[in-house]
Amino acid sequence: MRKNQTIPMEILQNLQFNLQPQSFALSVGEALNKLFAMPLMEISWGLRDGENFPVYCYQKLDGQGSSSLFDRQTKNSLAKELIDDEAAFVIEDFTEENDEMIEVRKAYLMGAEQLIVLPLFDRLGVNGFLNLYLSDKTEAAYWETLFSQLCPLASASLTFSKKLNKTATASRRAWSELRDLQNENSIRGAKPFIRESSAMNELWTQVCILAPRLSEFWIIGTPGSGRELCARHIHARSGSVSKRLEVFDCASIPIDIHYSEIFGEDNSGLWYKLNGGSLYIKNIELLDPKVNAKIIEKIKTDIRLNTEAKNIIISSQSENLNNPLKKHFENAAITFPNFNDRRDDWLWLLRELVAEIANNIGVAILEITPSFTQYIMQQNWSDDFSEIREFLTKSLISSRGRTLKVPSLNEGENQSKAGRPPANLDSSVQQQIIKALRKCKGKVYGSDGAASLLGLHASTLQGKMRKFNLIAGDFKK
Ligand SMILES: Nc1ncnc2c1ncn2[C@@H]1O[C@H](COP(=O)(O)OP(=O)(O)OP(=O)(O)O)[C@@H](O)[C@H]1O
Repeated sequence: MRKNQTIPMEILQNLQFNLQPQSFALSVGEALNKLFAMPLMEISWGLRDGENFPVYCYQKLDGQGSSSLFDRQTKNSLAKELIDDEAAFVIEDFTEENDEMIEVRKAYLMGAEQLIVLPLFDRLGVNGFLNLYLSDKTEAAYWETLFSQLCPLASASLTFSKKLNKTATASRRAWSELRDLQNENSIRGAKPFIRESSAMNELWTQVCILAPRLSEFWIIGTPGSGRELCARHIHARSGSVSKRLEVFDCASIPIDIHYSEIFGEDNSGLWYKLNGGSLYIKNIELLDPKVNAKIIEKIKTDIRLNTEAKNIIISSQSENLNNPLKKHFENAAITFPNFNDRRDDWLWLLRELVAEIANNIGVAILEITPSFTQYIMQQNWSDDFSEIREFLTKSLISSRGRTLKVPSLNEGENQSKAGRPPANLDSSVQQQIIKALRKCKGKVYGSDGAASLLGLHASTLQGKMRKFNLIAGDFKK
């Protein structure tokens, strides 16, 4: 990229005087596309059919000009694809109401290396901002030059200069925040933590404060709420990111081998192999009491060898934990809000959950339609994740295609409550459960069990098995 190149006047004029938001962004994109001969992407958002529902318009400026509607997550993953393709940048126009932190998060989710916020202006002043999400191939210095060239040309109106100062500060803040967020990228196996809702944002703040300071953590939340992901982020932020995190799920490992697995006879257990890493003990309610006693002894000893576990993270479903470990961990109790208090996360979580469940049951899904997203957003789901997961599993099974649909719309309309798909789905669900049980030879629990294969919580699967009169033992052979 040419660092000191000046921007031709006609391009700056384009930037300055095209005022219709849609055509504005397009002409900016086209102009820059011509100038740098790079693939670009323009994304904007608005209302669909007058409904208050965010829809993104995606446009790849490849000379053809194509456009279609996607939800926010799809748009972000498309943007990411483009960046992975070594495209230089992605442009998004947005209104001044947008919060720069949301923009920074988007940049992060797209995998961009830098974010520059440019003001858009007309003769009256700023009418919006334009984000440049830059891949690491792009030279920031060049863009800073571009930025400084654009600004002096702006209207001298007071409104503009005030806004501009605000933007410059926002941009600086955004940069450093982005760098922080990108540290998350170095976490092996940890996906970005969705926290658009204020309840989850609070939880995240707690994680950021506690993780570097303590060694014992207690995560409280219902199955599927994100406890394991949270444990991975604690691990990453505790200064142990280059070390291992080992997950020990008490629900899938027989109680009689808990002690030997964790501590072993001659210090041969997991505990002594972590080299300063983290041990995450999931479903602590089911842990062998002998292990509790040994962990307490270890915590009290205070000195741990470099070869031993540095962080111990436990999780339980509720804070009413009848376990002696409780009092040693309650200083760092992190409680997940219930599903309904995370409504602002739903749009983002949906894609994660669909991808995870689709992967578990071996279904390929490429597109979640806006109508599906809208349907999900409008329902009253139960406070834990069981109902939404069950619904998504059924939807994935019944969609049988690349587009995820609400199962049988007509019957869906008669549904009295969300998550209660029509009865004709039962037989296909039953078939899937039978298949999974056969494949896992009747094993329900554990990473190689049928529940995990189906993307269901084990207790949900057991409920289904009772309903369909299926007995695990019948599938052993
Ligand atoms: N805040 C979040 N950000 C990103 N993904 C999330 C978040 N919360 C939950 N998920 C997604 O939900 C799914 C379940 O998360 P996770 O396995 O961490 O939950 P859990 O509470 O440990 O559940 P279980 O005990 O059933 O395994 C994963 O696909 C995870 O990515």
